[in-house]
Amino acid sequence: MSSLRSAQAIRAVTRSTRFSPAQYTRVGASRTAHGQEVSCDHHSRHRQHHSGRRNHKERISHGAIPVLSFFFSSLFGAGSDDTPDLTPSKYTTHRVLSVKRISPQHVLIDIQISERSKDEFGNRGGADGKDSSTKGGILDIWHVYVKSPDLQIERPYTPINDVQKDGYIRLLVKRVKGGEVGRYIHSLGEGDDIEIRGPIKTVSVPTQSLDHLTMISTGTGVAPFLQLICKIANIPTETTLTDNSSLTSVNRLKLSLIQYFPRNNHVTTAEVPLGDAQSRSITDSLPAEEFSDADSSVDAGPDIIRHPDVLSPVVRKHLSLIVDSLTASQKAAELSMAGPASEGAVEKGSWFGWLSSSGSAPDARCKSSAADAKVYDGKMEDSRVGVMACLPVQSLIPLAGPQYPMGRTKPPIAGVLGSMGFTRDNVWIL
Ligand SMILES: Cc1cc2nc3c(=O)[nH]c(=O)nc-3n(C[C@H](O)[C@H](O)[C@H](O)COP(=O)(O)OP(=O)(O)OC[C@H]3O[C@@H](n4cnc5c(N)ncnc54)[C@H](O)[C@@H]3O)c2cc1C
Repeated sequence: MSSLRSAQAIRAVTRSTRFSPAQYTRVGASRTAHGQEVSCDHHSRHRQHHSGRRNHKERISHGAIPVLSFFFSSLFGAGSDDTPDLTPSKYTTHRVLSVKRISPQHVLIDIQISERSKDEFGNRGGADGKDSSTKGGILDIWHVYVKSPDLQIERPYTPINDVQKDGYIRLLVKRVKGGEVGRYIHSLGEGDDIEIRGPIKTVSVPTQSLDHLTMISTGTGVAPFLQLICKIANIPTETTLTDNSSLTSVNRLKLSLIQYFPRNNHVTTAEVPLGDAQSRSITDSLPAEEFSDADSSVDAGPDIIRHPDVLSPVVRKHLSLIVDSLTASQKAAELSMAGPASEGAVEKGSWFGWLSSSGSAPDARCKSSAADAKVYDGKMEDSRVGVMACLPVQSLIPLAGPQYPMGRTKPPIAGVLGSMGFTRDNVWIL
């Protein structure tokens, strides 16, 4: 029996692929066509830089771990699961559990991870960064890297689920024209192997210091928000923190999701009462035609959050407002954008309308102005509202002002959010 387990342990170790630093070179070099990816990339590179340093330390400290776990599993028969542990510093091979095409350009891919690895996706966002509980109400969002076996390039992807609770990774991956890793992931099928490393922290969100969080994204930029919403949805109401303060405020946190589609000239809003989101937003079934590169100009993005495996009914219940382009309503006219997004502009009034209807800018605290229709006239420091955005750069600038690449001091929040009184204390740009 113990020799069988030893053989499993050997297989687990030999299935691991050492990560070469050269593979960092193309990290985050994509996501440019929609700009959204550019803004994420800057932070990704920044994070990469730091995670690279962290990884170096981890490589040293983790170096002994496989040897020790091999020794102990051989000796005591632990670890009957032959799925290797996921680590940020080296690639390990994992099994694809399922692949589901949800649009011509998007697949949902579920990846098996070991029982031990799921806890790596928990919350370590406490003041010392080591706390594995939900101390302080800080929730961490994580991403992983996927490596293309042929080209030795890697790309980051964000699980859209609560990996710690589910025990597997669910990715929502868009295939873009000429995109190598996207093409590779779209070619995978159930039972195939995939090489991943991670998790790597994307951002920590202090949910307990907020009453209302508005998340603004486009396309697969919604992934980190889906992960966060899942985590919040999974926090039991009775959870008590180690420092005896209750997490119930996290459960009461009002969440709004604004999914913005640059190719559409308008968005519509759906005022969805808490707990009733499902009936308003899951509508038609989605097209399942084969994707061809020629179709890549057709953005199927609007459909993705409607899929029940992307935004599940349970998760929808935690949203007080969903904005998407598919719930046609009279509000479309009110909130229509000034012009096509390709011209690089989103009318300020639209952003204001979205934020007002999401509750982030209560009308009572705003006054009219000729320029922007409305201007925030309150003290944002008093409010417990936050905004997170993962957007193309052309949409981000009118919303929050220019964001500098890594290595320079970030400028104050400007744009519509700036005029509403938001600062970097309550705005997170991914
Ligand atoms: C932290 C982080 C998390 C991410 N999470 C996800 C995720 O969950 N799901 C996901 O699908 N992507 C995600 N991305 C983007 C992903 O890492 C890749 O950039 C994307 O899949 C393209 O990689 P590729 O190798 O297929 O294409 P590449 O070879 O990198 O690019 C091919 C061409 O397509 C263009 N391109 C790249 N991205 C897009 C796009 N979105 N739309 C149109 N054109 C594009 C490039 O500019 C290039 O011209 C994330 C990025 C970051 C930084």
